[in-house]
Amino acid sequence: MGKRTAYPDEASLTRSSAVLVGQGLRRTFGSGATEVHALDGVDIEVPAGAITVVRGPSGSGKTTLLNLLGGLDRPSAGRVLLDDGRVLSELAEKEVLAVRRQRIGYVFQSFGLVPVLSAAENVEVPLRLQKVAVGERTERVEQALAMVGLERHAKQRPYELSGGQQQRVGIARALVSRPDILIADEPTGQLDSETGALVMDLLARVTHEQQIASVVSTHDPVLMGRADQVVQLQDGRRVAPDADR
Ligand SMILES: Nc1ncnc2c1ncn2[C@@H]1O[C@H](COP(=O)(O)OP(=O)(O)OP(=O)(O)O)[C@@H](O)[C@H]1O
Repeated sequence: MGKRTAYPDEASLTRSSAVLVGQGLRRTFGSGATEVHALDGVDIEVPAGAITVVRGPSGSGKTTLLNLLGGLDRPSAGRVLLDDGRVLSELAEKEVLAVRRQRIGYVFQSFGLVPVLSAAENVEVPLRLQKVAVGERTERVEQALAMVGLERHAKQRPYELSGGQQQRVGIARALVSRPDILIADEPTGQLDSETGALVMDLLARVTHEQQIASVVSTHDPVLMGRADQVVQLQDGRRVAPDADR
């Protein structure tokens, strides 16, 4: 394990049962006349066993926030704390990579599946990266596909699956490494509303059953019903959630 970076609020983080905490998160892109404040001082606590929905109009900073919480980008100011006492946003790149592989699953709007691989092979990718032995890999891939109801589609390639099925493969791939944090950026953005609602139901079920700390971005108000917590962004700042839940 890497070195622990102590921070003064460790006790309060444990008490609040938050798995991830963002404090005063700022992210600036560019400089001078082209400077953009994508995030401008956002605080967020992400608890286990709950879906935190990040919503806001296009350009409000949702993707930027999810990238910071998921260790895919670093803040210009502020920090991201983990419940083990480490500061994710200040770890060395190698340690961030280890946290990402061991603790975080990612689901993408465009599914991110490898077209030449079958559903099962796509789900297997993270386990190969973790060098999990072949026997265990097969078992865990089967379990993950069963969890999303796709056990009969293991051999099919992405182009042979519907959009909703492809996203379920994406969710199985995110969960196969048994993460305790799930980052899903507009996971229903390419799905029709009925399929999107089913995918959100699936995310809610696994989040609650497996006590995962899930962060899901969307600008679809219909999906708010699945949120345990809503974080509303406007121009890179956190504002009171809209009343249309
Ligand atoms: N790499 C980058 N370089 C420059 N500007 C960026 C970069 N990434 C994001 N931005 C800007 O930061 C702001 C927030 O972008 P972000 O993608 O986080 O918003 P969003 O709420 O996810 O939008 P959408 O709903 O359209 O995906 C936007 O003004 C965007 O143009």
